[in-house]
Amino acid sequence: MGRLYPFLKPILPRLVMGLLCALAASVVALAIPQVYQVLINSALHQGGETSSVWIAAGIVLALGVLEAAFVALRRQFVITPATTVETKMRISLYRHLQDLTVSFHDRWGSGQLLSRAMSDLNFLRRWMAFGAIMLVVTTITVIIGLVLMFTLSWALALIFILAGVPIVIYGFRFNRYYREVSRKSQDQAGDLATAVEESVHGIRVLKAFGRSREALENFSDQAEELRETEISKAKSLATYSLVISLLPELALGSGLIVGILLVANGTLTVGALVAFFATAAVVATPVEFMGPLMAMSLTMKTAVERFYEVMDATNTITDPAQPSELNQPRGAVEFQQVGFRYADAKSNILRDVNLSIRPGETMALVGVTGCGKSTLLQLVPRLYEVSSGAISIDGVDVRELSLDRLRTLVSVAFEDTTLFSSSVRDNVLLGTGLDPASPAADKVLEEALDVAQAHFAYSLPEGVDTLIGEEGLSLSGGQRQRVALARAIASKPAVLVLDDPLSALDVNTEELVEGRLREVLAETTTLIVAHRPSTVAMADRVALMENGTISAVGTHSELLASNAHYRYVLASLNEEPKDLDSELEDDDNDLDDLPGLSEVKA
Ligand SMILES: Nc1ncnc2c1ncn2[C@@H]1O[C@H](COP(=O)(O)OP(=O)(O)OP(=O)(O)O)[C@@H](O)[C@H]1O
Repeated sequence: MGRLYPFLKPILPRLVMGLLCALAASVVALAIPQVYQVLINSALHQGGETSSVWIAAGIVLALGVLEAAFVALRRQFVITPATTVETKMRISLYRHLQDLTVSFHDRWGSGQLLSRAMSDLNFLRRWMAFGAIMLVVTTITVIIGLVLMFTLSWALALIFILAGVPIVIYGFRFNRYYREVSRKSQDQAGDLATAVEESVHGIRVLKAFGRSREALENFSDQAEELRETEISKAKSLATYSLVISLLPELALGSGLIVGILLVANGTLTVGALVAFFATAAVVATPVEFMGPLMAMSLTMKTAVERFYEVMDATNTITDPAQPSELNQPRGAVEFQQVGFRYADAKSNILRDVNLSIRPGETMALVGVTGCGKSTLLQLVPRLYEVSSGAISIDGVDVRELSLDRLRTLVSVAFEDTTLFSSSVRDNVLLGTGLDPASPAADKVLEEALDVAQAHFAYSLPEGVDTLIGEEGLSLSGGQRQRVALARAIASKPAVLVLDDPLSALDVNTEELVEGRLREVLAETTTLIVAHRPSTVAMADRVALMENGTISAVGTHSELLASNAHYRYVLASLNEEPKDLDSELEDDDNDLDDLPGLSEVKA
C-alpha cells in the first residue's frame, strides 16, 4: 500500500485534515459519556444540583452538533482528493498501457485490463475517501475509549480486553482467507469482462454460427463461479462480523453484572458506571465496524496489487538514450540476419532474414499462410523487437531512432483494420500530426481518400465528418480497408508497410486503387504482403518467404521461371497466376531469356 504514496502525496494535506476531523468527531463522541458521569454524580441524588441538569443537557447538545459538523467536514476534505487520485491513477494506467509492447497486450485479456482500470480503481477511491480514514479513526477511537474505560474501572475494562483476544485471533484467519477469495473474485470479474467484450465483438459470428446459446452457457458458468466466490466472501465476512459484534455484547452483559456488584460494594460510583457503559457503547460501534472495514481494506490491497501488476510490466521497446537523426530519409530498408521469436513461443518464427529494399522500391512479400509475413512487417516500426540481427532504414538501425521519429518514417496498414470512434477525417489524419480543421489537412485528406478510392466517404450522412468506428456508422470490410489505407498514405511516410491491404476489395475497386497506389508508391519504399497475383503485379520485386526466412528475391518473372516453391505459392493464391501475365506484358524483363522458363510455360 506504501506504493500509493506518489499518488497520495499531493492530497496528503487534505487527507490529514479529513483524518483530524474524523478524530475530532470521535473524541467529541467519547467526551459525551464524561458529561453523564459529572451530571449523574452531581445531580442524580437527593439534594443534587438541578441547575447542572440544564448545563449538562446544553453541553451534550453542543457536543452532538460539533460531532455532526466534524463528520460533514471530513467528507468535504476527502471526497474531491480521492476522486482526483482515482483519475490520476486511471490516466497513468492508460498511459502505461499505451507504452507497453504489443507482446504484453498479446498476453493480457482486455477484460482484465478493463476491470483494473475501472472497478479496482473505483474500490481504491472508496477506500481512500472512507475506508482508510475510518480504519485509522476506529482504531484510535478504540484505543482512547479503552484508556478512558480503564480510568473509569480497570476491572470492567479487563473484561472487554479479554473479549478482544478471540477477535484478534479470528481476525488473522479472516485476513488470510478474505485476501485469497477477494483476489479470486477480482480476477474472475476480469475474466467475465473479457467474455462480455469478446462476445460483443464477435456477436455476428456467434449469431451466424448459432452459438449464442453456448456462449450464454459459458457466460453463465463463469458468472456462477463469480457468484460462488462472492458468496464465500460474504459468508466469511458475515462470520467475522458476528464474532466481532457478539463478543463486545457478551462483554457488556457480563460487565453490567460485575459493574453493579462494584457499585453495590462502593468501589464504583453510579456516574462512573453509566459513563463506563456509555463509553463502551461508543467503542463497540467502531469495533463492529471493523469487519467491513477490514474487508474493504483487503479488497483494496488486492486492487493495488492488480494495478501494480500492470504498472510493473516493463516496456522493452523504448527510445534510445541518444537517438540518431535521419533528416532526409531516402527509405532504403535492410533486414540483416533478422531472427524473431514471440514471447512464450518455443522456437523462432523468423530466422536469418536478409533482405534489401531500395529507396522507392515496392517489394511484395509472398509466402504460404503462417510463414511469418505479418510478423516480419511488424518488426519494421518496432511493434515487436527483433530477437537477433537488425533492421535499418538508410543504414540507421531502427533501434537507434526515437520511436516517434521511426513511426513517422514508417506507416502501416494491417489486413485487419481498426478504426477509432471518431470521424473519417480524424481517422485518416491520425498519423499526420495536422490539425484536422486546417486547410492543409483538407488537402491531405482529399488526396489520401482519392488514392485509396475512398470517395464513398463524401456520400456518408455527414460526409468526411461522419462518426465511424465502434460507436459510429458501420462501414463494410472494403470501406474500412480503404479508410485504413488512406490513413497509411496520408502521413506521406518514407516507408510504407502494407499487410495485404486490399484483400476485402472487389476486383474493379482493387484495380482502381492499385492504379493510384502505383503513382504514390513510385516515391515511397513499400513492403507489401501479397495474397493476390494482382498485388504482386504492383511490385518491382518479390521476396519469397519460406519457413520463416527469405528464400528467394527477384522479379515476378524471374521467380516464376526459376523457383518451384514460388510457383506453388502463386498457384495457391486466390487468382490463377496466369492472370498476371497480362499485367506484366509491359515488364522490361525478357521472360524468354530466363533459364528454365520453357519448362514453366510447358
Ligand atoms: N502474437 C503472437 N504470439 C505468438 N505467436 C504468434 C503471434 N502472432 C502470430 N503468431 C504465430 O506466428 C506464425 C506466423 O504468423 P504470421 O501472422 O506472421 O503469418 P503470415 O505469414 O502473415 O500468415 P497469413 O498469410 O495467414 O497472414 C504463426 O504460426 C502464428 O501462429
